[in-house]
Order: sequence, then C-alpha cells, then structure tokens
Amino acid sequence: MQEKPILNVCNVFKHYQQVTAVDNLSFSVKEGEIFALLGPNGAGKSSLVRMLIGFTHPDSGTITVNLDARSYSAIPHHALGYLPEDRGLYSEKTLTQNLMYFARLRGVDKQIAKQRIDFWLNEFELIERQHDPLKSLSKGNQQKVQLISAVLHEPKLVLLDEPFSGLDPINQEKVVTFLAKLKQRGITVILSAHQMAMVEKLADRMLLMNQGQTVLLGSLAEIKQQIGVSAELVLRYETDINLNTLDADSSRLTLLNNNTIRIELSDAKHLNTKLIELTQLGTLQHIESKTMDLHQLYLKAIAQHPTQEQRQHGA
Ligand SMILES: Nc1ncnc2c1ncn2[C@@H]1O[C@H](COP(=O)(O)OP(=O)(O)OP(=O)(O)O)[C@@H](O)[C@H]1O
Repeated sequence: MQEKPILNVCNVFKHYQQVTAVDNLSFSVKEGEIFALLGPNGAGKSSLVRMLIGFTHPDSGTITVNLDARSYSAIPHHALGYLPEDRGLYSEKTLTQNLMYFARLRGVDKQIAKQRIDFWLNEFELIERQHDPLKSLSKGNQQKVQLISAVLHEPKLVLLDEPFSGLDPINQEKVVTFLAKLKQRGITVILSAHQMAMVEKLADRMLLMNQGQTVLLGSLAEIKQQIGVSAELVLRYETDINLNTLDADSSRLTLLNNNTIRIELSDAKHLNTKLIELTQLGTLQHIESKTMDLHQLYLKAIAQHPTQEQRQHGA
C-alpha cells in the first residue's frame, strides 16, 4: 500500500473580494521531502501558506495533513516550524534569550533547548554572539536566528516563507546546508522562494504557481519534461545570418544577435539532423551546449501561461 502524503491539497480556491488568489490548486507533499513553492509576486504563495498553517481557510476544496495516524485540516501547531514572511523576534534581547523563549513557548525542556540552541548557533557560526542583543546583528544573521527559532522544538513539518531573502550568497549557502540537515533528520520542508539557483540545489519537488494556478509541478526532471525543453545549443556564425533561409521548423530558434542563435532541444535524438540543417545558415564559428536551468525554465513557463483574459476567452 502506498504511504499517505504528509500534505494533500485538493481543488483549493481562495478569493479576496474580486481576486482569486488561489485557483483550483491540487498537489501533495511526501514525508521527508523538500518542497518549493515558486511563482511571481502575487502568484498566491502566501495565501496558500496562510491556509496551510490554518490562519485562513479555503473557500472550497480541502487541505489534509496526515500526522501521528490522524488527519488535520491544517498543519497542527505542535508539528509546525514556521518562518513567517514578517520576522518577529525581540531585538533588545540576546540571541540565547530569544531562542530559549521560543523553545520554552513550544514546550521544550530547558536542558534540551540549551543543547539545541548551542548546536544550531555553532552550525551558523553565531555561538560567539550568543549573549549579544539581537539588534546588534546584521540582517542576515538575525534571519539565521529566526530560522533556528523555527526548529528548536524539532517539528515534523517546517514551513519557511522566503528563507533566503536579504541574505548574501554565502549565507544563502548556509541556509541550503541548514535545510539539507533538516531533511537528514526526516523533517518535511515546504518553502517559498525567489532564488531559483538555491531551489534547484535543494528541492526534491516544486510547484510553480501563477495567478493562483499550477503552472508546473514535480521534480526538476519532471518539469523539464512538462515544458518540453531539456537543453539548448548556442551557435555563433562567422557572418550575419537570416533565419528565413532555414527549411526546418524555427519555432524553437531565437536570434540572440545578428550572427548568433539559440536552439532549444527537447531531447538529443535529432541532434545530427538539426546540426546539418543549421549549417545551411552559414559557416559556424562556435557551438556551446547548455542545460536550461530552473531560472530559465521558470521564465519560459510563466511567459507561456495564459493570462486570465486569455483563459476567459478559451485560449
Ligand atoms: N488579505 C487580502 N486581501 C485582498 N487581497 C489579497 C489579500 N491577500 C492577498 N491578496 C491578493 O491575492 C493575490 C495573491 O497574493 P499573495 O500574497 O498570496 O501572493 P504571493 O505569491 O505570496 O506574492 P509575493 O511573492 O509578492 O509574496 C494578490 O493579487 C494579492 O493582492
């Protein structure tokens, strides 16, 4: 028998006055996965997150969280580690005071809390600062303390709203390591993020939303298949070229400048034929092969997603 997913979202809608913030969304998250919520500003990620933690409720559809042999209509408080978009710690208090406060609030024994606080402060290289007031830390370091505060009670499910925002690349990498460690401990992580390079490294599966709807859903390999592109070639010619002289289907070709084109390939099967066709355009000077990264896939998928107006007119 297949194990029940830890989270199941089924045909969920959420409206605010005229706006449909979440529009018939369905997906599930398996236990122990790192699952990313992606999408442009206003795509509906925060509206979804608010429903997942029970701050608001779907207008229709269901959210089911399967935990401790029970099911809940939102992630129960005791099992949730939450990093909200608006961070909330006590800036006058020290790191340890802040963290101890949150751990005790979540019912963690004082001794155990101390061990976990020391462990994570060490991991984030903040142990030396443990007795400093939070406000004396840089924004990035405060963010790390906030992340630690979300996991001190060792929750089953961690939900992080934009954990990379405001962090420099070095600290972003530290958050990647932090999340990988949570995964190693069997914790399920759901995060919203705009940093595609981080998501690409981390996420087992992802949901790309736009206008409240699903645009892509699955692992990186699966979404590449969904969008029908796995690689691209960039070809530079000795002289300017004219795409109109090409016999082949040019729908996947883009003229980057007068003598350079990019071609998207859904698989490498027809590479020989394609290359022969492309030599019709002129003498090749340089060929470069690239795999499309998540950032490019994201842009492409959002550009292809029909607007509300197009959907209304059945496009
Ligand atoms: N409380 C609210 N009242 C009215 N409209 C809202 C409310 N919350 C969200 N919306 C609208 O719902 C849509 C989705 O917003 P949401 O904040 O969920 O998007 P998001 O993907 O989290 O965006 P961002 O990446 O900018 O945080 C937007 O059009 C937004 O204006």
